[in-house]
Amino acid sequence: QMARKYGPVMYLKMGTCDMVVASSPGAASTFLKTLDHNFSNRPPGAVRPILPTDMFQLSRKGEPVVVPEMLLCAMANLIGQKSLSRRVFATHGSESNEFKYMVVELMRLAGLFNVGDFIPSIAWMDLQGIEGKMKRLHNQFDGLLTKMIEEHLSTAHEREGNPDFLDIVMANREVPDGPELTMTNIKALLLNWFIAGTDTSAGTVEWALAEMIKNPRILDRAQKEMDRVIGKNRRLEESDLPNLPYLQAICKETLRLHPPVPLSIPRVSVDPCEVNGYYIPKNTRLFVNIWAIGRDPNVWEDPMEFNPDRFLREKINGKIEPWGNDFELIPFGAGRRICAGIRMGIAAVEYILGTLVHSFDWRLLEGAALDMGEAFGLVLQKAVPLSAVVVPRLPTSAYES
Ligand code: HEM
Repeated sequence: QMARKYGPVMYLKMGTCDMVVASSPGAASTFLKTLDHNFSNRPPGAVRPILPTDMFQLSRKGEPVVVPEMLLCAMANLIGQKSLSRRVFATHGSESNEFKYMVVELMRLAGLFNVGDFIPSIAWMDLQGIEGKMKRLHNQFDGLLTKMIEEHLSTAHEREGNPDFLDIVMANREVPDGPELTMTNIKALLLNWFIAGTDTSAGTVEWALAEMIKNPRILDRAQKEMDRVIGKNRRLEESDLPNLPYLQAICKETLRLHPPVPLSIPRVSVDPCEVNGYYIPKNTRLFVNIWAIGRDPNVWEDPMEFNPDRFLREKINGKIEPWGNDFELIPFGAGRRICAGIRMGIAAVEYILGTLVHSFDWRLLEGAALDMGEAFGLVLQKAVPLSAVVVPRLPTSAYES
């Protein structure tokens, strides 16, 4: 919509901090390539199983699954396993709810329009109370991370020969001629992982499930593909993923239509520069409108339709990949600051979505309607959290841990 109304590049004069919004693949490519260089892919992130046992229990009782709550815990646990060798939350309960509240609240606050950012002379007044809330949240996160790191240090001997991410960071805190990593740096690094990795990946799976419940033929086709490749006697494993092209296409289509970070993370021009004939003054913020690019009718046929087929190899968009090289689809950003967890993000979304769809049939509660509205924030959330009833498709033994 923005691109149609304002053209691919919109410039906003905002006093001390001007903004540019790039809303077409061409503009995004030119801006990001000019501002960033040195693009490289990151090593793959291993995925460990989540346990659908709790969902199995809920299905027995006929109770609905609150999808985002369950997904956020699953993602936090995946990241916990990789970084701290431990699951960090139970599937439900007060600690998990506190974490979810903290992540969602951080995203919500970060996405708000803060008057003080644009009129620095009155920033100290914190008129909307955003800064105060951010500081309180920061203290909560600090307490949680301090506890996690202390527990991790006390069990270091158990991981000898099999270090996790935090072990490796701790062992390399000092670099010759460089500054030592402080505990504050390390807490910030872990916070980055948990914040950047949980809500984004969980949100993608939630949108994908909602689209599949809305389009039962797509759900059915995905299940048929998995039944053919995996069978119905065991759960999906990470090694199955390369053999599931339709599942992969569903994930790409979800990232196109519902990119979790719709306006990417802003850049600032440290010096004035000229890009494609546009003069960009010093201290201008650049936003790339990933959301609009994914719906650009100049790139995508029937852009508002959820149609995973468009990403199948033989189709016109079949070669478009979200790795940051095809600017029609950049849900993970592009360039030097591309998402550091891109491989883990894609693997986790495919793995969790595949597991949920292969293991269960999905339907809404009797009489419930599906709301596909979006909530405003830094991360694109569903306005109404998805709640659904699941019915197991595999033998009982497949749900045991
Ligand atoms: C579907 C899943 C995900 C999506 C769509 C996503 C998207 C993004 C986007 C758009 C950015 C900004 C890129 C830019 O400015 O060009 C970003 C940055 C980042 N992401 Fe992700 N992300 C996902 C999952 C993850 C995961 C699983 C992790 C880590 C465990 C992670 C860690 C990060 C970090 C650390 C950054 C900051 C990178 C930097 O500034 O150098 N993300 N992500």
